[in-house]
Amino acid sequence: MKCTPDIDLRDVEEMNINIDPIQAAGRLTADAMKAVIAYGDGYSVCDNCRKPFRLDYIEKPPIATFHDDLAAFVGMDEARVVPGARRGFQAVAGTYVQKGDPVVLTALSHYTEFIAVENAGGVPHEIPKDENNIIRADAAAERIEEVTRASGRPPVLLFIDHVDYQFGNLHEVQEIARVAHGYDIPVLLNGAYTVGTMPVDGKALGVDFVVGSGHKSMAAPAPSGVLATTAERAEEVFRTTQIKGDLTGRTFGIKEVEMMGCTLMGVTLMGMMASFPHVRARVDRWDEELANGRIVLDALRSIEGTVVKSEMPRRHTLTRVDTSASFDLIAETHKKRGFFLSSALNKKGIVGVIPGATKVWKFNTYGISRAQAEYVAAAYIEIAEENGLSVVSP
Ligand SMILES: Cc1ncc(COP(=O)(O)O)c(C=O)c1O
Repeated sequence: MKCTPDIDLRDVEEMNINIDPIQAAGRLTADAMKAVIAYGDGYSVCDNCRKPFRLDYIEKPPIATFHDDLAAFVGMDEARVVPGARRGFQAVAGTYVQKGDPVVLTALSHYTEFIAVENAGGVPHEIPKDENNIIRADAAAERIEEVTRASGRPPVLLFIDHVDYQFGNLHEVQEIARVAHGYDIPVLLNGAYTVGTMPVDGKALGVDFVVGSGHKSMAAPAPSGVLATTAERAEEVFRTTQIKGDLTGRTFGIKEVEMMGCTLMGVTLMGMMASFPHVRARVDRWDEELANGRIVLDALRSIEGTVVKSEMPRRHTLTRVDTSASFDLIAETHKKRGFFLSSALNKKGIVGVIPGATKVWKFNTYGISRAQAEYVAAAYIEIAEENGLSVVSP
């Protein structure tokens, strides 16, 4: 069986407009693509690794500076690159959570946060969402009280998603962090959908940890991400090894326990670094991204029966819609059934919508131009009209 990658398959990226909900902000810049080729060898960044032997001290290429820049970018004191946001969650949970400890997450937390808790032996407790699918500070306070009463001690860690993966909603992070700190609970901000797309200032939000995903939101190869923290918490989560070989007496320098020594090498790190100047600049254009998202959403809302499930007005480009009473009505009788929508979009060069999804689905307009947004908007309206749905101004 053939196992070499079919490079032509990637035409899907080059030739189409991709509104996939999770891929939008992770697509590589041209500079990242060049870096990926140049630094393809596994140890390509290690040629100039000198004492102290650790990734974040390497000066050529400027990895040390990149770490400082990353911390500043998210308004924190220290940062490390990690193989995906999930490894950031794991490092923090590994530091604070012992077997049986209560941990607070939310009803909209990503599964990788739960697994980080499970991996450390913790017991997860969710803060409920309100009727608008927002996680509120008063619900957090109530849940912390309940969990504290039931467990006989306060939770040891709280995870809050800056923007959740289901609705793309923003939550009451600052207020929740304030509540958690009232109980001495450290707070981890999951910025998988925000770090690299919109401005994020961890200190201003009052959180202890900011975690971002390189391949989701920083135009970087997978798996990559960032874990940033305050100077105080850095001593805990970035603690160095104390262990010794019992026969040889060997020690292991300043390798960090939660980082397993060194983290991203070669392609992932250099891709992330090459995109970083673009990523740092693009967060200032967040308003333009929101405006493009509105163009597409307004078109969808003009199709009678379509309901927006995400908060309005939109504060993120990831949006969930319910088209059970619009596009799904067509699916009932169309010869392609539910596949008619993705198929019609694909014919117009629009990809990323799950084939067959005509009830509740998500899309993300991040990174498309205004002209492309107008094109996508017109495409949805055209497909609706061709299939007999009425279109009215929202
Ligand atoms: C909200 C959210 N958090 C965390 C993750 C995990 O990110 P990563 O793949 O960088 O570990 C994802 C991605 O799947 C996500 O959607």
